[in-house]
Amino acid sequence: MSALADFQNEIYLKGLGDVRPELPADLTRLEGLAERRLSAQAFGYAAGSAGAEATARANRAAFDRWRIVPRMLRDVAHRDLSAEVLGTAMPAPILLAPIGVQSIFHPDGELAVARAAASCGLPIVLSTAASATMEEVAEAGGEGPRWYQLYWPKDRDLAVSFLERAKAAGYTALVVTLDTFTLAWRPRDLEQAYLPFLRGIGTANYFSDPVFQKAVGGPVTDANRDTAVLHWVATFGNPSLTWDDLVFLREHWDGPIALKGIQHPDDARRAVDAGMDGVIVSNHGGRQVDGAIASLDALPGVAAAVGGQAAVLFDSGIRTGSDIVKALALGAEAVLVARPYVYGLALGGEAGVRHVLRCLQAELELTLALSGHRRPDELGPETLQRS
Ligand SMILES: Cc1cc2nc3c(=O)[nH]c(=O)nc-3n(C[C@H](O)[C@H](O)[C@H](O)COP(=O)(O)O)c2cc1C
Ligand SMILES: O=C(O)C(=O)c1ccccc1
Repeated sequence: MSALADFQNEIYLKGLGDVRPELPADLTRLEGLAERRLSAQAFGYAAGSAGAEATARANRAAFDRWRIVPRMLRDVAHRDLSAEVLGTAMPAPILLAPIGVQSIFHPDGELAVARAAASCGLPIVLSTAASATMEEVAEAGGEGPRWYQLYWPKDRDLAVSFLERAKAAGYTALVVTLDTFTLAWRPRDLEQAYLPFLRGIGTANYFSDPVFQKAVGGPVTDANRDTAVLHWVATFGNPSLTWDDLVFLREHWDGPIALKGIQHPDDARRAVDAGMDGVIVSNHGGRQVDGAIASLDALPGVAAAVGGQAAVLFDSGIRTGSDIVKALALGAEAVLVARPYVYGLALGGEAGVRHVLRCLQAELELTLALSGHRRPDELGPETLQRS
């Protein structure tokens, strides 16, 4: 019996003492439960996507079109799910996607998520738009692996300051999100007229930054909060960035860099040509371009274009361990789980996130083994069939 699938044994054994898990083992049920727990605004922010949410639905439909073809009698007694991605060792190829403003889902927000991830040994990718500072989150995560996600601001000095702080706080890899230099048309948030940042939530990394503070005339207090929020709006995103600007990042970050939001094979090639260490195939969970292709449908083409010259990671639509098997088979080295852990956070804080991570790891391992594989790198396109 392996350590990851131990969660399955643990659940059944606790059942002998009449103890059942507090959250569902079917993670697709979390969203419905979270809706009952959260305010309409917070739930809408998490669950909502761009436009008519066609791309969000397409992300899920794409998983359903692929089916695993199990193979038998292949000695899968000893399974090893461990991976090393961009220099970071992890017990399974699963990272926690960058998610902003987590304090709207639970008072412990990013700190609870960092603790839960660290207890499983899985890396967090901390958002620039976090509701706790990157230093606070690093302290909560302790020895747990951590990457930093940059929203590249207009102010270059602020970008450099973010990178220096991230390095100093022990974040080892940089994820640069390219698809969200401005927020898309998001009807659920618009209908609630809800944008947490305008209330100074999700701005902790900015408000605590010496470069940002200098720009607003000193530390952010009640007296200059409105000025600080307006400055955040002015500097948050930079729509004029081009591929040439990546040189600047290289100059200011000496660890691995992955570009998040890649969907076209030509963009993947450009990332490799620019010396990037990885790409994250992602459409931001359908939150940016409604009508865009499903992220899973973009994965094989991107993986082929990268041709092993950089790490290929995937997100947008991962809900179960079986989804992870499919993404790995179609060319991802690792996946980022996003909304499911947010719902776990909303429903149970640190323990809720831990529940989600343990379910995913156990289901991944069991699905892999029952399909006839011992390791993720044994998966390939031949593992799947179009349904
Ligand atoms: C509430 C919420 C906040 C997010 N914030 C960020 C962020 O700050 N930075 C980022 O790169 N991506 C952000 N994302 C996108 C996720 O990292 C990920 O790409 C996406 O959620 C994947 O889709 P899925 O949750 O449907 O699997 C956010 C997503 C959600 C749902
Ligand atoms: O909401 C998002 O999807 C997102 O990525 C975000 C987070 C913080 C600020 C702006 C966008």
